[in-house]
Amino acid sequence: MSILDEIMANRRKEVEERKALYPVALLEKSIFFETKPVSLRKYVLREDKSGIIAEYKRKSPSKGMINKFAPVERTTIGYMQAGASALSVLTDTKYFAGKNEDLQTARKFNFCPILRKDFMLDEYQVFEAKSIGADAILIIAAALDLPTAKQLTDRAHALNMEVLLEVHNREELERYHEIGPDLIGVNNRNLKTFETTIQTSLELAEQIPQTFVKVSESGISDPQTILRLREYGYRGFLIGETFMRSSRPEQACADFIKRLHTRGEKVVENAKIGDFEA
Ligand SMILES: O=P(O)(O)OC[C@@H](O)[C@@H](O)c1c[nH]c2ccccc12
Repeated sequence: MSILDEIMANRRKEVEERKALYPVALLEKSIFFETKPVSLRKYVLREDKSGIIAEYKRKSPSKGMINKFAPVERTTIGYMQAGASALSVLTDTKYFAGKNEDLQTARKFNFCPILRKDFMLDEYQVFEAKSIGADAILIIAAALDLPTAKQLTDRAHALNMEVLLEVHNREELERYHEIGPDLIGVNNRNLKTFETTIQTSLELAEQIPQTFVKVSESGISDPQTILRLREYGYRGFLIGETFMRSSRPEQACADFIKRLHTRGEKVVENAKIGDFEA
């Protein structure tokens, strides 16, 4: 059984338990069913921001424990102050050491869009995402059949949330983009080997229909990579480990964004000098 299958099987079991404990009718009493969500798509496209979706991730199946101690509140506020466009918060416990309360904490202290990073397989989890204050959910093409992916997307939209569809290859992209997501994310991590390569994003870039906002996910560790990805039309950049492996993830994020700006400016400066000389 692949790691993804294993995670999905565990999630399925947990969802059944939660359904019995907190039925949808109870979740619907949450204040977040009354409040207007913030658009991830819009924030990622904002020119005054970096496009970075900064992720709060304590642990992962590929890296083991990454950061046990960074507090959610300090980290997420710091990410946003550093110039991130949005937040992503892992809520899977067994494999990522996250929890719903982490997202609720992030929600309490931040007004930006928050992506619930989890393994969605049942409409119940979409209601749950809404009840804890998420603005967007992730749909992983490799983990779901097409009708389920569509059903979860429709439910998210009915609840005024957005959907980031995650693909790994051309075939998934071609089959799943019809579900009508708001953003398409290319995951640079190979789910079998866990290796990451930006090449995956570069190769898929032109296959993604223009109407979708493009996000590149995983393995981004250098500001230079963002400049490269932007040339290929990417506007969103999902970054977890590069920040979280620091004891001060928010500081790592601030340093990264500072470097991104200086490198960005240099490119513009060079262009100006070139223009002038011509
Ligand atoms: O830590 P990284 O390499 O920067 O990756 C972040 C994010 O892309 C990754 O956590 C991720 C991408 N898709 C997922 C699906 C489920 C859980 C986690 C993920």
